[in-house]
Amino acid sequence: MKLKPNEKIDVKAILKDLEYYHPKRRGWVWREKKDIKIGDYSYKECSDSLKNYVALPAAARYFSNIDPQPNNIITTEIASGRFEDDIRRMRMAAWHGADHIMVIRTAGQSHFDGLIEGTPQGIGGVPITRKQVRAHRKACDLIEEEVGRPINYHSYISGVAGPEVAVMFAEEGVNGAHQDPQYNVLYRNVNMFRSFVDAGESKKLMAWADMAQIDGAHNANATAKDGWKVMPELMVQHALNAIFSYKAGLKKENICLSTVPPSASPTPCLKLDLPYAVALREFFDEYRMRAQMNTKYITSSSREATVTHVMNMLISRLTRADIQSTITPDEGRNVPWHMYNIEACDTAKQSLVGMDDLLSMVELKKDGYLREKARELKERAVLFMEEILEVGGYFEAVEKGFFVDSGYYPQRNGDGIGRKQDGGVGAGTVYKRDSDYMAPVIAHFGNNNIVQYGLKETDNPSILIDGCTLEKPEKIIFIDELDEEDNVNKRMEETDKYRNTNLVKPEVEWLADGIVQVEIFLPTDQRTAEFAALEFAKKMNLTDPEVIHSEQMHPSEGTRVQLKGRVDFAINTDELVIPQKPEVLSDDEIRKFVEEHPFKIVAATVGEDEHSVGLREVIDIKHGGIEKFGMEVEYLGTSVPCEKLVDAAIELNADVILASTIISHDDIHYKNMKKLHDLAVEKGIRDKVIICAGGTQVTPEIAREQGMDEGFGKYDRGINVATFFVKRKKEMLRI
Ligand SMILES: Cc1ncc(COP(=O)(O)O)c(/C=N\CC[C@H](N)C(=O)O)c1O
Repeated sequence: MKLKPNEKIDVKAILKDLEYYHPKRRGWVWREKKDIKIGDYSYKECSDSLKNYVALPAAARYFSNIDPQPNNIITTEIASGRFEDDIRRMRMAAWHGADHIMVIRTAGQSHFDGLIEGTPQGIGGVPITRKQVRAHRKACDLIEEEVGRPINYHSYISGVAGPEVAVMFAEEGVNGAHQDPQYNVLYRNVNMFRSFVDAGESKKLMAWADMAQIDGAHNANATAKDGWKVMPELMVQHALNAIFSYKAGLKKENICLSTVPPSASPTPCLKLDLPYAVALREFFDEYRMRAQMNTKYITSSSREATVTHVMNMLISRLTRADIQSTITPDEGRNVPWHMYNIEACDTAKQSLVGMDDLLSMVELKKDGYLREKARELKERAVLFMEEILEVGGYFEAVEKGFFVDSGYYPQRNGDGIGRKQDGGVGAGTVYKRDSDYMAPVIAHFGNNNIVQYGLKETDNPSILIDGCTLEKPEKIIFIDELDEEDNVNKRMEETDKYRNTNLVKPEVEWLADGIVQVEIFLPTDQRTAEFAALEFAKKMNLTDPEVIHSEQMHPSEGTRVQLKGRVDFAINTDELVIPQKPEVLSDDEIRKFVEEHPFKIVAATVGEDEHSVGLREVIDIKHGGIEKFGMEVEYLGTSVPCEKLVDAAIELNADVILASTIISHDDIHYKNMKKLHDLAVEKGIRDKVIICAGGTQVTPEIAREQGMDEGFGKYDRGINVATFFVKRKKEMLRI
């Protein structure tokens, strides 16, 4: 199976024969940093370009559609709850530069004490199951082939069933995972001994599968009262998980510290975040940095979130970010929507590429506030670690509430997250292995008494059973579905008529969910505006309208409201009348032709017509008008008689007559066009000059019937007009 850009991915085909699917490869793939030149531009911190991509809007419009890829891995988080619909979002994100697909788990999966099987629908995330992982990894195989770059598929190995999930991920070729026992303890109240024993097993399997690991320190940012006050403890949390992971077998270049710039404007956030970023990278220079954008200080304003995230990436560029993890700008108001995943990827790509090689121009001061602050943070972190040792170690410290205290260590407010050593989910469930315990598996943490079966300590225990499931995937027991109703097949039956057919409905996260977003400015106060906006939505026939964002423009003068609502009808695309899209030449093509074949154009608004705005927009360089391509325009003004315009063309030996005619009473606009044509014929210049007319009521077909070479309507811009001039000139010159 191969993806074609102009064909939708066939989810049904991906779900077919999953029981026989096995991963093509295992392990995490980093981007390779290269000096590259694309078009006129050189880059120092980029990586290989994609085979297929969607470039930034400006690239497509002004820079020959170049799409340089930063050397940072770019993550997009997906979490719609319907993994089958996430597949399309994964493909879109990959085309926009994401090569790390992070699948958020369904709410509470951390407390499941075993694997979930089948394909139930999730809440706020996807129930991570073997079948779902296989479908996604199989889809990633196709997508990475289509974009021409490996895709790292990722989810979480945390919670009570961590080791089981780790085995399944290793078997299924998952490329990356969050794994941090501190996360279990602090945020999911899983017993601390259980968590660390499980983590040893989980990390051992991740190392065998060459997975990259992300720790859970970012959660302290999000959970703390003031994100920036936990910076000292964050470095301690990173240290504990990093060294534990290394000792459990993970290589340092796959141990990623999950670091978030902890504050946001209107605090002087770079003065808080940059020293921390510097201190962290100095402490942990052997490890990878996974820079996550700030999620704590995000609101329903997607604009504000985007600016915060661009500042986060300034920090990435001023320090180091092996993985740039994106947070969708709508995370502050709903479970991410397709378009915002893509916005987040584009924001990361646009910012990182735009700040390419920044440190060749600016450098971080070697003294002063930055260095003093960085040192202070490191000292606080060391003191924190020393106090942990003083009180008897990590477990004692957790029990004493050391972590996520709202004080700025060593200051303490006593409101940290305290957990009982003998408490939490899974308490008392750690058992010492019997002396004759043995597991015939290739990757296993702790005592595994294989010598009792005549093997040496260095032998692979799985030879006793001719290979375990990690080596022999055919030994894996694949469970298709457990629930007759809550599964992907049932869901796809319900939406079948919208899948790969000519029926389309709006959607934000699930196929045919019908959700649309409306933006309204209302000249009234915020609360009134919100209720008025809902009324507008109802009158627009939106079902279940809901305000998702509102912003005061002024307490009484105006409010901006964004709301969502549902449409319950579909459009049959076969019934659409879609005119042929006018092809436009690139700016460079037009400029190059004009350099070799100069254009002299006389232009005016003809008849008794004073409208000039449209024609000025088509002419002026400011609006991307034809002057920007080097065409020389003699503008005669408004209410110009047709005779005068034609005479000027003769006098100036013009190549083009360009008339604007807005007034259309009694078809005067067409009459003027015919007059221009007839005059040009009469004066013997018709076959030497291009004559075009434009106006809000002009249709190209009728304009041509009046003898024009072409007519332009209200949506035509300078690029359209210039493209036509060049094409027509080529025909006249027979080139
Ligand atoms: C170490 C660890 N394990 C599991 C989970 C989540 O797993 P459950 O929700 O099933 O507990 C998390 C959560 N944070 C990740 C989201 C964040 N936006 C991120 O990109 O890092 C975690 O940090």
